[in-house]
Amino acid sequence: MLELRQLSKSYNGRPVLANLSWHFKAGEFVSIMGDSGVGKSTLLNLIAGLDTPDANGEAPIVIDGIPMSGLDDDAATRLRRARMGFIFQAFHVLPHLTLLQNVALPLLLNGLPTARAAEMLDAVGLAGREHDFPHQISGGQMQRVAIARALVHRPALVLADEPTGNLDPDTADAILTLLQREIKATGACAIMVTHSQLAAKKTDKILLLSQTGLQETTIVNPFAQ
Ligand SMILES: Nc1ncnc2c1ncn2[C@@H]1O[C@H](COP(=O)(O)OP(=O)(O)OP(=O)(O)O)[C@@H](O)[C@H]1O
Repeated sequence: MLELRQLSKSYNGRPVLANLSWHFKAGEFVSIMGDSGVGKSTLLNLIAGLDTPDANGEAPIVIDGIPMSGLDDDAATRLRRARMGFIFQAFHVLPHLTLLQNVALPLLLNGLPTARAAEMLDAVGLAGREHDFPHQISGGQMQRVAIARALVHRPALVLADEPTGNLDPDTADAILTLLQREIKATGACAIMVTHSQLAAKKTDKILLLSQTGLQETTIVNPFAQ
């Protein structure tokens, strides 16, 4: 579904990611862990197209067989809009739209019927709150709106950066269960960056990012948060 081929990124000549290669499959929920500053968010931003990889002659990011580097801005935007869902702080719920309008946005942008927006709000436990505005709901509820919006158009690839970062353990667990259920229901591939071992344990596969690259790990400390 998503292939990284010798993906590298430097900032001002300082390498952050060097020659990363990995194949992410459809239907897989994967977490990426690793030390602070190792480049996890950078990796997610590169996959999301919010940042550009170093040029190395290869096509370093290939989605469904399509090299991202071969697309012009419009084509890349269309692909992102149709095929990806984001749960990033930077893509926060828009304050002037109701919860229903927020969740319907990806459907509208893709020219799809909007009925599924209400179904998704229901699925995330917010039925009856459709016409509330973001300032009227809690942080955990906001995160559920962000998940509903990220999944409403059935994207093939879901990218999540610390989706349970500021939440209490029970809310975090409920949100991850929901995310897991929706990913399995839609057959999407989801990549979640997290520092939380509890969050990582909910995923099919844990990848550790270090200076030597990505590697699968099963080492999870059951006592750590
Ligand atoms: N736009 C940028 N310009 C310059 N350096 C950057 C930029 N974005 C990230 N970096 C650097 O790249 C490195 C990796 O940052 P990144 O945010 O990807 O790490 P991370 O693994 O997500 O860290 P954390 O777990 O603390 O969030 C850091 O040294 C950071 O300073």
